[in-house]
Amino acid sequence: MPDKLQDILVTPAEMAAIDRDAASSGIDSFSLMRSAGTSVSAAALRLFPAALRFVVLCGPGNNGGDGYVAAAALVESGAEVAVFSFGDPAMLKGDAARARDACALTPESVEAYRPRTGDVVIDALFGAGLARDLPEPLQAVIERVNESGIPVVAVDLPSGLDGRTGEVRGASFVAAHTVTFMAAKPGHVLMPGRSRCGTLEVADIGIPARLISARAGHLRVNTPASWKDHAAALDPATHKYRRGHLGVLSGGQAATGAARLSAAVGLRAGAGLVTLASPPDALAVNAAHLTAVMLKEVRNASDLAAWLKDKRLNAFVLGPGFGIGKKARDFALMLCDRALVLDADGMTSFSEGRAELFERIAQGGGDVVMTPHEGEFVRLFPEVAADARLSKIEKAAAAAKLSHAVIVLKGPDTVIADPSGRAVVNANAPPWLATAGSGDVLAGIVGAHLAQGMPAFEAAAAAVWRHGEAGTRAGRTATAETLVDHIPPLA
Ligand SMILES: NC(=O)C1=CN([C@@H]2O[C@H](COP(=O)(O)OP(=O)(O)OC[C@H]3O[C@@H](n4cnc5c(N)ncnc54)[C@H](OP(=O)(O)O)[C@@H]3O)[C@@H](O)[C@H]2O)[C@@H](O)CC1
Ligand SMILES: Nc1ncnc2c1ncn2[C@@H]1O[C@H](COP(=O)(O)OP(=O)(O)O)[C@@H](O)[C@H]1O
Ligand SMILES: [K+]
Repeated sequence: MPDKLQDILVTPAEMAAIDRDAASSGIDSFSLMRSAGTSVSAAALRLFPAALRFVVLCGPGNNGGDGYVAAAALVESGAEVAVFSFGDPAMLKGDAARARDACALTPESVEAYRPRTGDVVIDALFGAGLARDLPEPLQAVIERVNESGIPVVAVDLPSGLDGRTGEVRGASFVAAHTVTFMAAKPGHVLMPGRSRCGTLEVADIGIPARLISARAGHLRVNTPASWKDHAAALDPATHKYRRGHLGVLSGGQAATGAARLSAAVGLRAGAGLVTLASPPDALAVNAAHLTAVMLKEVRNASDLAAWLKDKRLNAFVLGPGFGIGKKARDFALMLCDRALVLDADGMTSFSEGRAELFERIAQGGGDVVMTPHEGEFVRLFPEVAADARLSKIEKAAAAAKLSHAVIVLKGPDTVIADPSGRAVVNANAPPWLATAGSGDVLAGIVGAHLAQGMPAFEAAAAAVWRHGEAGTRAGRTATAETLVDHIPPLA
């Protein structure tokens, strides 16, 4: 696969346009289908050499066409093959009809298929063209196959998955392996789609990279390629202030742990200095637990204003354990023109009065990153959250536009989006990252990156990636504290 296509995500609509561009530039569309189908048969033979029978389920469109090509190639390799079709194969058109004609097997109706031990299913029912929920009889077939535990190799996408959103339209196969073409689609990386694709193979079927780049938007999988050019390479001659000074705002004495986690990881993730700003009642408990992190008493807005005169303080984390209310709102509004990570209580405090926050972010010209999980997202962006048509990527992008901030919409498939429409989907987070305090650790890493001068989008994307890596390194028994000890190097 050409390097520049490596992390790209292409929506089904963009892929259809690329397909049309390929045809109008003179590329033979049947040769693309032949490459697609033979890459599927090759994967099936490679992964399941001991299959007793390959069962190819073919749909009414070009995904089905790929299936007929794969079936013919499998017959040619000497394998036992059966074809079942959804819809009347006589109704196939264009390339799919040509593929059907080149396959010597006579299809039976898909509803007649009964899984047998030793079968391997090639799922070529629907791909990019899935337009609505699957009809019930087909849902029953899919559920039967899933329950049987028979391995499924999906063509383009497990049928029933929406390639734009990763949602299940009624039912979908749970594949062992998915072969898609030229570029991954959002549905391969967004949940629940990602958990239903098995291993993902992106096959090069010969569409020139320039046609794909010309149509693809600003959507990527989150890998170091998205941000490494902005990763502050540590200059050996640097001093601590050049690596930035991060301020973390602590809550009162009953809730100091969350901010201390953000502060501790801030140092580990590369900020030169970290200061925990503490209300008077929490000074003693914070002092008892800190070593390299510094402590500063900040009682109220006027203390904060005085502290902000130190321009070397260049990034802040506000929210973990801070408490919900007016104090959080006042502090956030004062910090909007500096680089700021607004997390947890910092966001929830704006369930009312968010317009002022968004306006201040727009005016501030600073780098503001908000890190909501699903619940916090609903509170801050209720109208976006309620729009069932939107994918998680589209929701994060709409929220970024509305708030003028970079949005990190967390979960197993965290999406990072900025107001200009750029977005990346993260895919390296192990499930055990869902542990108390994990979000506080993430906020601290973003803060450390902002302190080092990374732009907000890259700071957030790099933080989510490092957080995922830390989870993998810390292993299944990870806690927020052990995550702090496992942050990988940035560059
Ligand atoms: N991109 C490329 O360059 C290349 C792409 N290739 C392949 O083409 C695939 C895309 O093909 P595609 O556009 O024909 O769509 P596909 O998924 O076969 O389904 C369309 C059919 O399904 C029907 N239908 C839809 N939803 C339904 C439902 N719920 N229940 C019932 N029916 C439903 C729909 O009917 P309609 O909505 O029109 O009524 C229509 O008949 C792509 O995934 C890849 O495998 C390769 O060949 C190589 C090059
Ligand atoms: N199933 C999952 N797989 C991978 N990462 C997850 C999963 N669930 C949550 N996470 C990650 O764990 C972190 C939890 O953050 P958050 O919900 O704020 O928790 P807390 O408030 O306990 O710190 C986020 O970075 C989120 O993306
Ligand atoms: K499919």
